[in-house]
Amino acid sequence: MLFTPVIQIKNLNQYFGKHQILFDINLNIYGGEIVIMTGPSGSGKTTLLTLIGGLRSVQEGSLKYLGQELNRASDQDLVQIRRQIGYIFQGHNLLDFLTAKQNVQMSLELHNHISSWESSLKSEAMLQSVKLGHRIDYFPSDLSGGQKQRVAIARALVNHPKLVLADEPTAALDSKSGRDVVTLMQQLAKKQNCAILIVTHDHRILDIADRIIEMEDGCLKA
Ligand SMILES: Nc1ncnc2c1ncn2[C@@H]1O[C@H](COP(=O)(O)OP(=O)(O)OP(=O)(O)O)[C@@H](O)[C@H]1O
Repeated sequence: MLFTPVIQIKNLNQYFGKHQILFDINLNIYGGEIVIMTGPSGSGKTTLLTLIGGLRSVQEGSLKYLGQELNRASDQDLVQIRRQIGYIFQGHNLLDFLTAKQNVQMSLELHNHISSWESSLKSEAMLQSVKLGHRIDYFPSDLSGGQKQRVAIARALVNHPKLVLADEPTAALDSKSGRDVVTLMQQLAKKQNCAILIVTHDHRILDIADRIIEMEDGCLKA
């Protein structure tokens, strides 16, 4: 193979107690690719997303992040992998007592040994690229839902991750804000050549995907 997939999943099964939730999942995701995962409520989408994000332990099968196996990985390795992934969730999870810029900057400083001068410049540039240059010193409570979600995108992408996982990133947004948010994710992903996996029920954004996969009853439909 010419290049390693960002995510490579083979014969993955997952259980909650005795109840099997995911059945023989096989999936490759490559850099620069936007994959949308849809499927009915309770079909296992979030479970798969949290496994890929190293937020849950793999029970059976293989799940590799850039060639590194997550099944039976040590806690330390999982922490290391999580640091390389950008997460965008529905509730945006911004820290309310930090400004937009400080939220982005904190993510940079947590992951890198860089001066606060440099992280400040990078955070401002990232907020400008999500069109929030005029809101860098605003607190989340003074931003709209779409603006908060754009701060969350800036925060997820400022570290130039190879993978971004987004769970219902547009669920709380009106149609224009939702469209703006995913278009920005698409532009930044292509620029940074990162892979993006989006779980969504939002049919208005399906057209930004390079590939759409569907989960049903714990199985990925071919
Ligand atoms: N912590 C848990 N303990 C036991 N069962 C769970 C747990 N989390 C999820 N499940 C079950 O696993 C199945 C898959 O849930 P999951 O959240 O992955 O589905 P989903 O496709 O993301 O649904 P939705 O679209 O509603 O978010 C469901 O039947 C759910 O009840």
